[in-house]
Parts: sequence; structure tokens; C-alpha cells
Amino acid sequence: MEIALGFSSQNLFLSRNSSESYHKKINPISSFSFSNFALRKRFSLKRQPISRQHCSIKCQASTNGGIDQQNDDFILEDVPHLSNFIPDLPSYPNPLKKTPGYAIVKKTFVNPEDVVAQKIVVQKDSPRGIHFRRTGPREKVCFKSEEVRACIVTCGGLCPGINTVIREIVCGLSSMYGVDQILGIQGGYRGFYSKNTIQLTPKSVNDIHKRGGTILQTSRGGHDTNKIVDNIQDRGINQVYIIGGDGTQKGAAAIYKEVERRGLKVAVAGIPKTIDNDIAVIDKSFGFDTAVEEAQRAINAAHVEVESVENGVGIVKLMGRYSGFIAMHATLASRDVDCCLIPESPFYLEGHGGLFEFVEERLKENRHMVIVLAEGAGQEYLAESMHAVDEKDASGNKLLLDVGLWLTQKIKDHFTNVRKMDITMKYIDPTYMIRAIPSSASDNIYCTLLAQSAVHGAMAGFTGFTVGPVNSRQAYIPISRVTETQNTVKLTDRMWARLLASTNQPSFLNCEIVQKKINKQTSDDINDIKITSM
Ligand SMILES: Nc1ncnc2c1ncn2[C@@H]1O[C@H](COP(=O)(O)OP(=O)(O)OP(=O)(O)O)[C@@H](O)[C@H]1O
Ligand SMILES: O=P(O)(O)OC[C@H]1O[C@](O)(CO)[C@@H](O)[C@@H]1O
Ligand SMILES: [Mg+2]
Repeated sequence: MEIALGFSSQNLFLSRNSSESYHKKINPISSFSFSNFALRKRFSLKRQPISRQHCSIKCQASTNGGIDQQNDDFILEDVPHLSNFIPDLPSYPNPLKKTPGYAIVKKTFVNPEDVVAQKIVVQKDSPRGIHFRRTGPREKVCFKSEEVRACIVTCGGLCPGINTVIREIVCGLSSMYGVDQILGIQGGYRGFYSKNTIQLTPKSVNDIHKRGGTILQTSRGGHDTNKIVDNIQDRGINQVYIIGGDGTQKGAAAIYKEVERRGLKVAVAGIPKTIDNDIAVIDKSFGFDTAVEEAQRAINAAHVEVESVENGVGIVKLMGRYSGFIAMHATLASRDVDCCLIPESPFYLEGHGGLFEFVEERLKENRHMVIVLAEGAGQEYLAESMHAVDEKDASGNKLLLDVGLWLTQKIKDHFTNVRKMDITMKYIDPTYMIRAIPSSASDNIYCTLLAQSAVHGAMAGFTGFTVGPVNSRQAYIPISRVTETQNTVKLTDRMWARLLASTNQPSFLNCEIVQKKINKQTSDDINDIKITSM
């Protein structure tokens, strides 16, 4: 089957030619015309002559559904739609146009064929690459307002902005779609089957965005797919909004699969939340900027303390289990940090090029120094030196040892006992403080976009999706796509190089483990189409 595509070089969106005949040929529900294709459908493209900024492209759905080896593939990684497994699903006109907010909006509904390109830095002849569906209101919805019974659940650790997302889902459902049956599931996944629900209304959530944490409470562990879906069925819930990190999104994928297996008309929408910014595909997770901003206060305090004494060494420990994004960004933002240690970049203490040597150099030069440490850094050394046994939290995440205390002690011992130097150590651990605060103004706006995109998607009948910004545009991403890998700092990317150039810290490159890690990252990068460089 042939599809005509047109795009502007200045536009991130690609639109398929919306000819009626095409729609009829592809899908009886015209506004969901992509949804007949299975996830990760690939189209081989034949390029036509490019005229100025626009070019029109013919593409052909791959008949075998497999990976097309042609260079100029257009790949749509689509999200499921309820019509995929519910026969004769009715659709209704979207009531949005009748709401005061949208009454005079020029283009209320997104073009159903708009997609967001995952890769926007391209060369003239490079392949078209992967695309995701653009979020936004569709002309047709699959739920009548009075029929919707939505629920919201929050799982995993805290993050600034969770309450804003809750608020905006409730207010979005109510003001845009006239939905008034919205339940809050309390205490994370286990709350589905072990706690009572609370009714959420625009009034009850009115000022929750000013508070940190989650008004619904959260938990780790307790994901029992069958019990959860039984409960969804028993309560007559037909839209499930799930706010949480990588673990939560895996849980959401399991719920979606079970819902599909049972053939239920239930839309499952994931909203990615993580302070660690470790969720793949999306640009950045909400609350991250707020946390980085708050981390500045701890770094400033450490700097003030150590520059006020002779040979002051300050250590600030920040969150980041497997990904050092908070530490990296907080360091880059501060300029008062001499060294940033993250889980992705192993370091060593003794000998030439090691951390002790660097600390001594900085003390000689400046009489003080500040180290920012991600909690997941150096765990291999700690485990070795403390003979620790592996402990896990209720979700199966490894419990970390306190690298901040360990490093403080190591530096103190080295300078006092080996180098016979007087130093003053200051250890600041603001880990929970940076995630327990309300979100900043810009994060609040980001949370609003996420929440409203999720609401539009669920109302339109999309399911099994996570919503998030891809190259600054909100997209519906298949849940499995965001859980297959974890986002980590790439030592081979320019952002880490910028950090090294800013701190002038050692790269610890003459260490064998570091070399091995970098070699591995380089080979992983070849398979990783996500552009992490900025
Ligand atoms: N593979 C999985 N399948 C189903 N459920 C899962 C899976 N992994 C985790 N979960 C569930 O998801 C919830 C949250 O997981 P977890 O504690 O790992 O936090 P998270 O969502 O990754 O957030 P964060 O890491 O940002 O704190 C828990 O209730 C856990 O039981
Ligand atoms: O103590 P809690 O609540 O389990 O959270 C700690 C973990 O949560 C995170 O913020 C997110 O996974 C990690 O950085 C941190 O290790
Ligand atoms: Mg996690």
C-alpha cells in the first residue's frame, strides 16, 4: 500500500497526505489511520525531487513487517489503540471545541498523521529514522464524557511535580472533557487491591501543585498484575493514569497487556517520573530541573564552608542510582565544583591520576575544593571494602551504600595519616531535600503538558503508551520502548566533555576499568539512535 508523505524541513512533524481514499484503504476509523499498523512498523521510502523546503515522499508499508534494510526507512513506532482489540469500537465527536478554552483556537485538533522525529540532526542523505505519534486532541474520542471512570496512581520514589501532574490530569479531564469520575489510588500499585480510593475533583486538587510529594502517596513493590486488573474491572475503571519511573512503566506495560488479553475497554497511560532522569527516549523527566536548581543550594553551602577554612574539602552527595545526570547538571550549573563523580565513570583514589592526587593539587592551588558525588558512584569499591551483601528494596532495586560517608573517611585518612596534612572535611547530604520540594514554574508547565497529552491520548483511545517530550515535542511512545534501556550519561558524549573541561578534573582514563567501560559505551552508542549530545 502506498502512502504519500510531505514534510517541511523547518518542521519537526511529518504529515501523511490525508486523502480520503487513503484513509478508507488503510483504516475505517480515519482519525486513527496509523493504528492498523503494528508497533514499530517500518516503511521503505522512495525519495522524490526536493523542492525548496518541502519534499514529498512516497512510502510503502513493509509487507513482511520486519526490518527493512533500505537506508532511507521511515519508521513509525506506534502505540496501540483500543480498536486493535475491541471490535466495532464506537467513536464520538470530541467535545473540546465546545469548551470555553478551545472555542476560538484556530487548530483545535492535531493532524492525526502528525509524527515527531526522534532524530532531528540529520544529513541530506541520512535515513528518515524513527518517529512517534504527536500528542494532542483528536477529532474523535472513544469515550463519552459521562462514561469515563478514570484513576490515577503514583509509584516509586518522589520527584518534584507529581502533584502538579495529578492536578492537571484531574482538571484536564474535567475542563476539557467534562469528566467527573476520577479516583485516586492510594499508596502505589498495591493500593489498587489493599486500600480505599479517594474521589478527586478540581476543587480537591486545586492547590496541591504548591506541595512536594504526592497527595496519593507512593510505594515500592506490590505490583500484582492480576489483582490490579481485577480491581480495575471490579471498579469499572476505563482510564488508568500511571505516574512513575522505569519500574512503574514496566508495571504499566504489564497492566496494559493483561487489559488487552481480557479485551477490556481500558486505556492505560504512563506518565514518566524520575528524579534520576534515567528514562529512555524522552528529553528529560519532569522535576529534574527543579532538583538541579535545589542542588545548587547544597553546593553553595559546601563552597561557603570550605572556602572559609584552611584546606577545606566539601563533599555533596546527590541522587542518581545508575545515572549521574543530576550530579553532572548540578556541577555544570554551579562552576564552584572541582570534581564530579558519577556511576557511569569509575574513578580511583591512589596513585598517579587518582582522586587523592587531584585533591592535593587543588588544595595547593586554591586552599579548598568541592566534590559532587552521585549516590551510585564508586559502589563497586564500597562493596569490596565493606564486604557488603547485596540488599534490595521492595521493587528489587539494589540498596546503595553511602558513598559520601565512605569517601569523606577515605580522604580524611589519606591526608591525616599518609600525607600528614590538616584538612577540614564537610559532608553535605541533601539527597531527599532536592526531590521533596514543589516543582519550579517551568516544571509546572512541563507537568501540565504531560498531563494534558495523556488525557487527550486516553480519550482518543490510545493505550499502552508513555507520554513525553522528544526533541521538545510531546509524543506518544510505546511503553516497551521507554523500558527497554535506561538513560545514562554517555562518557563519550560532548556533555561529559563539557563537564571535564569545566572542572578540569581527571578523566581517570589510565585506569583499566574506565577504559573497559568507555569501550562498552562506545559500542552501545553505535546501536543507540537517541541523540544525547546537545
Ligand atoms: N518489571 C516490573 N514489572 C512490574 N512491576 C514492576 C516492575 N518493576 C517495578 N515494578 C513496580 O513498579 C513500582 C515502582 O518501581 P520502582 O520502585 O523501581 O520505582 P520507579 O518507578 O522505577 O521510580 P524511581 O526509580 O524513579 O523511584 C513498584 O510498585 C514495583 O513493584
Ligand atoms: O529511599 P527511596 O525512597 O527508596 O529512594 C531512593 C532512590 O530513589 C531515586 O531517587 C530514584 O530511583 C534514587 O536516586 C534513589 O536511590
Ligand atoms: Mg527506577
